[in-house]
Order: sequence, then structure tokens, then C-alpha cells
Amino acid sequence: MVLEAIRYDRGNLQILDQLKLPHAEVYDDINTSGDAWEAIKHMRTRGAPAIAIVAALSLAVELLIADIPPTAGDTAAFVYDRLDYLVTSRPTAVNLADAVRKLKAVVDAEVAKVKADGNGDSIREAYIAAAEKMLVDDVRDNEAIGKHGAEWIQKNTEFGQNGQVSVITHCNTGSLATAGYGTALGVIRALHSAGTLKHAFCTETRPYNQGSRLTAFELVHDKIPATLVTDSMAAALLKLKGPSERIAAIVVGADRVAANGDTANKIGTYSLAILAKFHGVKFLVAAPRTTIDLQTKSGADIVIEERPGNEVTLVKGPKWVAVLDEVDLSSSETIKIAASGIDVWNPAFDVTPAELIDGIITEVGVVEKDKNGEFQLQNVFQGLTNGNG
Ligand SMILES: CSC[C@H]1O[C@H](OP(=O)(O)O)[C@H](O)[C@@H]1O
Repeated sequence: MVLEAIRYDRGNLQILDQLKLPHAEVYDDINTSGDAWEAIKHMRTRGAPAIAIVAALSLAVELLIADIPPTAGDTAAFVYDRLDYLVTSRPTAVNLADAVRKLKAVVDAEVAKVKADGNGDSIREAYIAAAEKMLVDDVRDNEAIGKHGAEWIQKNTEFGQNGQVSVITHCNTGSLATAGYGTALGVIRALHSAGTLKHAFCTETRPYNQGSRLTAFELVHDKIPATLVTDSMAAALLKLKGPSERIAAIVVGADRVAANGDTANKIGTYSLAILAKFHGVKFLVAAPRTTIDLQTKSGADIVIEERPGNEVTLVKGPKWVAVLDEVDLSSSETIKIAASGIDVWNPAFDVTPAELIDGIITEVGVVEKDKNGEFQLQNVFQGLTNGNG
């Protein structure tokens, strides 16, 4: 059974409520852009690609039920208004803004054909087809990212050239963050499928715990040999077990890759990049081209989302029944794990400078820095890379 964060057929969209994972798999109906905004904002669905796809498809569903004036101009105005609203749900990941830009262009082209006072049906149809294509393209891109990333690791790491490799990954970048297969977790899936993965190590990824709640869930589901560590254990893991476990690389996802290769990703990524450099393991970012933002020159220009402090100080979940080593799904408890009155800083992302990144794994190949130590990311949009993947 394949894990699905998003379930869709025309007129019907459901998301897997990721606040209930790993203990319960509950799907929520998404019937409007408003439903999608709430789900994205409160992280019932999350992951840069998944956010964009859920937003796009929510409007594809809404267009079939909303009471919109019949002209093409009115339909386009409704689409623009809803897309502009959806893009306010979370600021850091570029995939949503990228999808909005592309969907607006589809609508504009259709309005140009039928003229503003023409029938709005073709606008609706063009939008829905474009949104549905994003769902299909994402899985295809992720499988290509997995292939390129696995090949690059096997070819460009000492452990990869003579046997199996182990990989550290952060946050969740799998089927629960995308339309399927995943980006960095897709690379781990590809290594595992090729029989070249020794072990995957996933970090807990405080405070939302994407690693312990979601990535661990995916790795167990796929029967991939894996070990969970806390974020603070990563350094000791590399120092004490890096050679013996043949840890060849740290592979992470991305929320926004700036034109120079600086990458915004889940908080804690920057620390891992520094550890990789110090311990001589490769540091790789896995991201589809929908995550690469040539309009943002560098990491300094990326808006970092800050989330509520209680996402750090409160831990919610079902009661654990010790004697059964199971959870009581009929219960729900919230535990406070910090002193009242303490200030909390809770940035959801950090920025890893391009100098710490050995390669950016895309669906068209792995981009490495040129002889001047710079990423030439514009080339990937012509399907070109200079990597060895
Ligand atoms: C392929 S998911 C990319 C990216 O999105 C995640 O952020 P969040 O869980 O807050 O939506 C995380 O940073 C992943 O690396």
C-alpha cells in the first residue's frame, strides 16, 4: 500500500491529517481554497511540493461547486483572488508561489483566446487540467530525483564506490511531503531499491517532529533499515558511527533554493551542513525545479517563517499504554515541557549557504558548483546540469 498525503480525483480532494500521524491515518476533505489555506497554515498538510499541489487542487475542486458569474473574465478574477489568498498561507516554500504563477499564466492564456466576455467554462477546464498535471508531474520528478541522487552518491563518495552507503536525512521529504515517493527520502528509496543502502538515519526534527512522526513512519512502512536520532545526536552519530556505518552523505529537502544555491530548509539543516563539512561527508539538497527560485538572488532574501512558541513548549498526542506498548487513540493529552514565562523563538526554517552544499539533486540531474565555486542553476531550466549523476 503506497503512502498518500494527497488523494484526488476530479471534484474530490482529501489530505492525510499529518498532525494525527503516526498514530492514526485520517483523511480530511478539502472542498475549497479556504479549507486548503487552513490545512496548510496549521500544517495538517505540509512539505513544500505538497503545499503547492494541495492549494492548486483545492481550487480545482472549488471551481466545480462555486457560484461564479459565467464569463471568462469573472472566472479568471475568481481564480486570481483565490490563488492570491492561498499564497499567504506559508511564506518560505517557493513551490506554492511558483504554482500560482504558472496557474495564472494558464488562465491568462485562456482568457486571451475566449476574451473576457466569453464563456468561463474553458477557463475552468484549463485551470483544472493544469492543476491535475502538477500532481502527476511531481511523482515523476521525485522518482527522477531519487535515481539521480542515488547514482551520484554511488559514483562520488568513497563508500558508494565500493559497497553500500548509509545516509542521514532531516525532516520529512517523502510521500508525506509531496505527491509521492519524495525528494531526499526518494533518494533513500532509490538507494534501497538498488540494494546499495546500508542504513538510513533520520533526525527527530524538533519541534514539529517531522522526522520521528513522519519519516520514521515512512521508513518503517517501506521496511527500509533505519534508525531515529534526536537532532542533537547528529554530531555524535557522525563522529562515533560515521565510518563504521559507512555514512556517505547527508541528504535533505528544500523549501526554496535561491539563484546562488543558498537553500532554505527545515530548521536544523544548516547545523547538519556544518557537520557534514567538518566530518568530510557529502551534503546534498534534493529538490525539484519547482523549488528553485531564480528571482531570489541569495539566502539573505528568503523570508523565514516564524511559528507560535507553543509549538515548542507543548507536546500533543494520545496516551501511551505502557503495558501494551500501544497508544490509546481515544485519548489526547497536551504536555507542557517548558517553564511558563520563558520567551520562545521558533523559526521553521534556516538557510544553508551554497558553499556548504556539494550538490543540488534535481529531476534533470545533479548540479555541482562550477570552477569558480558557484552554482549555475539557470541551466537546469534548459535541462542541463554539470553533475555526475
Ligand atoms: C519535500 S518537502 C521540502 C521541505 O518542506 C518541509 O517543511 P514543512 O514540514 O515545514 O512543510 C521541510 O523543510 C522539507 O525539507
